Amino acid sequence: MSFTEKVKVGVLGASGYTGAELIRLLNLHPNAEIAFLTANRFAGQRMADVYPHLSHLDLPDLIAIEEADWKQADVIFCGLPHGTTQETIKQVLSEAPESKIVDLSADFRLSDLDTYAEWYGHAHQAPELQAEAVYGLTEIFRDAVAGARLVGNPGCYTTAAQLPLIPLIEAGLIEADGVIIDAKSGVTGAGRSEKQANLHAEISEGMHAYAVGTHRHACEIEQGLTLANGGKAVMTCFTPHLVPMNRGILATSYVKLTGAESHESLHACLSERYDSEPFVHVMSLGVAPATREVRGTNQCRIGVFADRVPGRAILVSVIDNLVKGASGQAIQNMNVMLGLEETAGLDQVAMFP
Ligand SMILES: NC(=O)C1=CN([C@@H]2O[C@H](COP(=O)(O)OP(=O)(O)OC[C@H]3O[C@@H](n4cnc5c(N)ncnc54)[C@H](OP(=O)(O)O)[C@@H]3O)[C@@H](O)[C@H]2O)C=CC1
Ligand SMILES: CC(=O)N[C@@H](CCC(=O)OP(=O)(O)O)C(=O)O
Repeated sequence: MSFTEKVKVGVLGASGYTGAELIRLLNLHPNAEIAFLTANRFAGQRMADVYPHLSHLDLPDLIAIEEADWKQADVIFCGLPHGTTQETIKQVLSEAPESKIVDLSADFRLSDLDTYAEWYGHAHQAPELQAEAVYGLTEIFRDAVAGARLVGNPGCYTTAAQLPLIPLIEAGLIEADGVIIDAKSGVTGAGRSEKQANLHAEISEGMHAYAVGTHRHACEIEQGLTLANGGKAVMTCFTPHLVPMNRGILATSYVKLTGAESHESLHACLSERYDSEPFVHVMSLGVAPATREVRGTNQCRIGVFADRVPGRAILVSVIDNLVKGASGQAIQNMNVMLGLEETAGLDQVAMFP
């Protein structure tokens, strides 16, 4: 595909956090132009009234999904709640089969339909499209993303957890089964709609675990780790926590080394694997990354540590949930799908402090 003109982009769910983040990032994208923006409760309103920080941009007004003309866009990003996207994408692709779609929801992430039904509580509504969907963890599945029409963009916890673990399992340096992932998220991970559990009073000055032992990202992580393990099924322990910050994910993974390996071999493996990757940075051995270092950026930073318990090591990974965990990775995938510069629109440096 060659673009002498700009790529026209439609954003479904533009009034949500990931939608607004797509607009912020696309504003600096040299090849993209926004064609339409949809909303549900906010349909009919100006983006400037929904997000004042975007008020100086020349943006189309928010429309209801039913009003969108799919043919106006080359690429459609779907930032809708999971469970609402399968039917919509089916409709888009039946009316505009040439469209490229990046779905930020969980609707097209799980290749096994039974696993999807088990974790999401209903049968998949577009199984024929799931069969062609590519899982968009870009650094791992870049070649498949390049040829895809439909990409299921990974979840935020799953991006942070899988980027350090997949290369180590592929290389046979850690035991694939029984990895323990302890993850913390900022509150924007839960979206913008009002929920009592996300009130300032319920979040600030404390932290809590949720969905302990049952969070749906466990099966998405297991899908990736199983593939890395040559298809031999693995199970992981995963516990998410909500912490009083707006953006960021920090995942601490406790792993068991195989054979006579050491944490140094893990560090060497990850450093080599991600050496030429623009968005993954492996810290010097023993240096811990912090969420503030990736805030507003498409970066994932990974720290590798020895554990004082013999035969074990600890990995710490950080991302911004709204960027590498959602909208940034979605744009990275669009760039790969269209053969654009992979970093286009995505070379922000973190705001610090
Ligand atoms: N937030 C994050 O860090 C991450 C989110 N995701 C996933 O991305 C998707 C979007 O997340 P996020 O932006 O945070 O969510 P928000 O709740 O902030 O936004 C949801 C968007 O979808 C619209 N919407 C809601 N229900 C419907 C409906 N029935 N029909 C049409 N439009 C609807 C909303 O419109 P309106 O506001 O006008 O009602 C809003 O624009 C979700 O699937 C989420 O799980 C993935 C990775 C990270
Ligand atoms: C803090 C918070 O609530 N986070 C969300 C995950 C957001 C995300 O990345 O994942 P999905 O796209 O799979 O929803 C949750 O735990 O459900």
